Amino acid sequence: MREANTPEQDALEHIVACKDKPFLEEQFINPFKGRGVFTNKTIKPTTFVVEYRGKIFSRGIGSEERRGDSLNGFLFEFSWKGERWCIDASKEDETLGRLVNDDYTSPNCAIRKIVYEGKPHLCLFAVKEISSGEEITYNYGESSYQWRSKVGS
Ligand SMILES: C[S@@+](CC[C@H](N)C(=O)[O-])C[C@H]1O[C@@H](n2cnc3c(N)ncnc32)[C@H](O)[C@@H]1O
Repeated sequence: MREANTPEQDALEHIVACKDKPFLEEQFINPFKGRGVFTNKTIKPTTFVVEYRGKIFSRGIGSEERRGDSLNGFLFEFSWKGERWCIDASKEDETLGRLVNDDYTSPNCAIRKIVYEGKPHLCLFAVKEISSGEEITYNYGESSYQWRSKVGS
């Protein structure tokens, strides 16, 4: 019998196949928040959920890790192996990771880097059980994003 994949193996398979999970769907939330990603199935903690896909490029030496809010919020900057990197997910390519919104108080996913062919891939893993119908979220990191000061966002 085939052994169950670990969440990391599952992430790798989805990286290679460039596919999102079938139980995830895009939904329009409101004009302020725009679109978001929702699950139509309960997700167990530690499960690989979705990859933040885009064009990756190096920005040179540095250590700061933050979620860029330029290009309409589709730039993700991070550090890896002592260098700064950036994933530009501004292209509307129908992938879902780029549509996951920020929740800095009670996110249900966290980002981890999974390395494939020598490059880091930003993958979201569930940090708690996520009920069917819930929005997928993660903490974009320390920053004074304007929506965080708006009640109920
Ligand atoms: C990576 S995009 C996420 C998808 C975006 N909601 C959309 O419809 O294209 C990041 C942008 O989404 C919006 N956003 C993310 N989290 C939010 C939140 N908690 N409340 C309001 N807007 C949010 C901000 O405009 C941010 O720049």
